[in-house]
Amino acid sequence: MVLPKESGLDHSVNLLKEGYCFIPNRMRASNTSVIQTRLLGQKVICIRGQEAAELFYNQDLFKRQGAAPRRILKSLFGKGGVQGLDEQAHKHRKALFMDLMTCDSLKKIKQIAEKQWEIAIKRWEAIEEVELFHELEKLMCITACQWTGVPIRAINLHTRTSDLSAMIDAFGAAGPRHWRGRIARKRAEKWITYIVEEVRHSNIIIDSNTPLYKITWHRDLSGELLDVHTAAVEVLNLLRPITAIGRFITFSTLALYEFPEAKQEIMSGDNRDQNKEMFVQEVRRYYPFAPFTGARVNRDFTWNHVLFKKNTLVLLDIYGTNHDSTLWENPYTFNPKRFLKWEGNPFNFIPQGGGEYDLGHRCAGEWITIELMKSSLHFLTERMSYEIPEQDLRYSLKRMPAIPANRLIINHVRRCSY
Ligand code: HEM
Repeated sequence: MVLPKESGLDHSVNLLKEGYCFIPNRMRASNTSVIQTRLLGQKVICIRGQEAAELFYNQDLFKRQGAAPRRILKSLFGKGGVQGLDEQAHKHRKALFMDLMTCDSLKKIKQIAEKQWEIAIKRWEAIEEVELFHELEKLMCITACQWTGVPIRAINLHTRTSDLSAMIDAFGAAGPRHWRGRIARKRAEKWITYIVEEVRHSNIIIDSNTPLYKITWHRDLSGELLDVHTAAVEVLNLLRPITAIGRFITFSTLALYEFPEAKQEIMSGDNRDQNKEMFVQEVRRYYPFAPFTGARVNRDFTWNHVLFKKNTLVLLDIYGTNHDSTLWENPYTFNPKRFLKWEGNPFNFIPQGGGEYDLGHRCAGEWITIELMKSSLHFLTERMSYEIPEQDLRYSLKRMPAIPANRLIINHVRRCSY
């Protein structure tokens, strides 16, 4: 196969303009699922699909060091975090995260979130209009702080949430949105660095079971404590993505509105838990969030007659794989029932990355995401009533990360008693 190569010096501007469709557009034009383009001044190969995901998560062929550009490290990820590690160093750090994901721990975060939902609904009852997206980010931020053990004062919740939100929102942005993300990261790192230091000096006493404690006292492979900055980056690697679940829950709310038959199905039948799970899976597949993920070629190899040269940046198209018609029937139709007889494997459904959790770079928080989305559905469908007034509910695939134009306004919120 001849690798289709996009001509021209650089296409970073097109990436910003086309967003989630940048890779799919080029693949459609050349009728293939491997293409070459140029981004941020370098050659980039983009791949899509199950086989592509299997290839991408082969750690002998790909590495993460040097894959994330500086602008992403300065806003979304931070420097020194688990995302950029390889081999033993990655395995060791990833174990720190995966050890936090026990059944008890998942139960705990779910309980915290449910309590916060109760409090939030009470508050929303007294408000004329609720901007749901920001409210959900706040709800998730306080949940994240309580679960991790990070102390936060009510008066600071708005600023802390805005900062975590700005880091997420900076992805795929240039100009002011990107700079807001950078400033937010600086402020958030300063906040968490201070907290880690205070824990180390015993000025803040926290339970040894909390993620904050475990990260603060984690030792790297040489037996040294993480430097405070890296520890702060890893604590933020929990706070930021848990806050990001608010975006998926906003899309769940939109789905409940856009697809009333699907809503009816989760509220009826004997197996409501399974129905909720299928709905959540379909929200994670159908709506746009993470567009792609990147790695560098570790050593020269050939795949499907295409030569991947050492150090080339490769992007795995997440959005495209979740809408790949060879994997999903009618991929642009919202259909939770597709998960009823779904034959899943670690490479064909990758909203939060693919492959293995412990050894690879698959998202450490996928179970938390699913659990918190499921319990949110319970509140949205059974524990509260609300209306969605006339507004612009469209979301643009050109904006990464996507979000409905009006951030989803709801009104006439009422609590439902059992
Ligand atoms: C809100 C929804 C979420 C989305 C869309 C998402 C998406 C992703 C993606 C695409 C990756 C990269 C996979 C790769 O490069 O191969 C990732 C990695 C990661 N995620 Fe998530 N994530 C979410 C929630 C969470 C949560 C709730 C947590 C923690 C509680 C979390 C923690 C992490 C960590 C630590 C990594 C790095 C894993 C590694 O490099 O080994 N994420 N996530």
